[in-house]
Amino acid sequence: MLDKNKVDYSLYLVTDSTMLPPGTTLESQVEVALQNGVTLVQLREKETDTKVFIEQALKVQKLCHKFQVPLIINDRVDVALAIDADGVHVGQDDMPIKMVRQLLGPDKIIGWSVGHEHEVEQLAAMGPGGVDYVGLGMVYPTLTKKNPKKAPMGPRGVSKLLDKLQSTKAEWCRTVAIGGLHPDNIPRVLYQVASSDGKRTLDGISVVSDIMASPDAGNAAQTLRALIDDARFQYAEGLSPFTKEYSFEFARKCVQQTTEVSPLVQHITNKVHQNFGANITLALGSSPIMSEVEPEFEELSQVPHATLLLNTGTVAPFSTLLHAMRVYNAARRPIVFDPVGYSATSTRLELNNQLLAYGQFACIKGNVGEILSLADLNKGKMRGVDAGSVGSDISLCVEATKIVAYRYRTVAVCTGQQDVIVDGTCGGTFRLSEGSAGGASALPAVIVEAGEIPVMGKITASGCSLGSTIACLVGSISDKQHLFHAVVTAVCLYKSAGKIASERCHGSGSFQVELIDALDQLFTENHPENWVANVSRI
Ligand SMILES: Cc1nc(C(=O)O)sc1CCOP(=O)(O)O
Ligand SMILES: C=C1C=NC(C(F)(F)F)=NC1=N
Ligand SMILES: [Mg+2]
Repeated sequence: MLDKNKVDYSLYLVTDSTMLPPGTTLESQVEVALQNGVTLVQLREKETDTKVFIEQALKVQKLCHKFQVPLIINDRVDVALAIDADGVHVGQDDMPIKMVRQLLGPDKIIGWSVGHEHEVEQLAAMGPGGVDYVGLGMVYPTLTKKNPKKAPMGPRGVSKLLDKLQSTKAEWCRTVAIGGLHPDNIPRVLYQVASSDGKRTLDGISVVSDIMASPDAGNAAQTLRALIDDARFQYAEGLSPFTKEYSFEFARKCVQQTTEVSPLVQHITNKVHQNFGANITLALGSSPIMSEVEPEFEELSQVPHATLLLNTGTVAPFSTLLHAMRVYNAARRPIVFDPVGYSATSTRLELNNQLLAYGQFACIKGNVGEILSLADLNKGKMRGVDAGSVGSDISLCVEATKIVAYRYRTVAVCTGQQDVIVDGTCGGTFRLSEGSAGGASALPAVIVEAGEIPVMGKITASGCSLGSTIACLVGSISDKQHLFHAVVTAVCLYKSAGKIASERCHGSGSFQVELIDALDQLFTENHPENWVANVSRI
């Protein structure tokens, strides 16, 4: 007899006979998928007559029994009863859950399609006797589901639904993500999706076309199995679990390595920053390229130590930014993200949220306003209050930066008089069904400060050029070192140079020149123990 509490949701195949490649059948695809790691099967055939559907169901049921994998029937409760399937999956427009439970009894599995928070509230109200698991989606656009009534929600949307499951105390309910999931985005979804309290992560991934439409469904299943079991998403060097403290020794090695490898830093950034960013990059012994020519992105990302700086103050089309992200993520090279004006306009908000849904960033850097918005903390707290004075409420900045770091699994930097840096990468690891490293508040964090530098806010691209500095140092580390410390080194170097330049300059014009000179000098001398900015752990 099936034990409902022992179901393995990790790789959940949902069938669809309308996309079978030539020479394959529904049964052959399901069998080879079961042989290669699928742990749960749902028969979902929307255009099949009942007689054929039952014949298919009996054949698939025999296969599932052979592999001791439960069989779920989509929508058709009558067929599930007729063949004594292990459960049913119903959508929002199908038979109500209470009625399905009445027909199936307490021991069968009932799954529900969920895309909104109010649906989570409903399932929580039904209690453990109602829904056993939910399909959260769709995560990304998909052609498989005809006339979808929901918009793609991205990993952020799935995490919000996990939060809702937590806040409504529906701890019995298991979760799978579904919709447009494929090897190129599954590691990122598994890595990023978690409840903000860190107590809940996904129980599995559900796919239709990645397996059903594959001419080699066995290989497709095997690939997915390996990604899920790997439990690591190595999208950049230096993703080791947090161990030692930041040190001058680390900083010195990081600077020296940047000099040695001279990383290529591709800037896709706003026109104002381009020239200054290129000069900063050169002063840091690295080689800038300001390319927005999509066909060459692939080649650039293959250059050793290539790094991408994505600054959305740019006018480059969304598709160009998306392509650059995909290429650098695929090349496992770091991307530094500067979501300029994150929520200043709805256009920018949408653009930046789309990029956050489609890419994994090694570092996200923003000013107080941008970080508070990214953490959804700008409501109320920011209205009528300028970023600067909020900056003086350092605890709010720390809280927001931790939320951003945790939510996007990145090293988050919040710039202000005191720069806050938080390591949300969790060592590049994820764990199904086990929660994730204790939530945002537990993350390692430092503050870098060098006192007031008022002139810093009076030049263009001072923030953007911190992005260039971070990209240079992050681009040169090897996987023996630590991404977080490389970012701390960059922020410390930049702030120290800013402080020196502000004392040497005669106004904002000469400040820019003095800043490049100071960066060049500190970088060349490479004595982090003398840098004026100091790093304190929080
Ligand atoms: C069956 C289904 N339900 C969805 C939901 O969002 O509830 S999306 C979907 C289709 C997923 O197919 P593919 O893996 O080929 O993208
Ligand atoms: C519409 C659906 C949404 N989610 C799921 C699953 F992932 F299996 F939970 N199956 C469906 N048929
Ligand atoms: Mg349905």
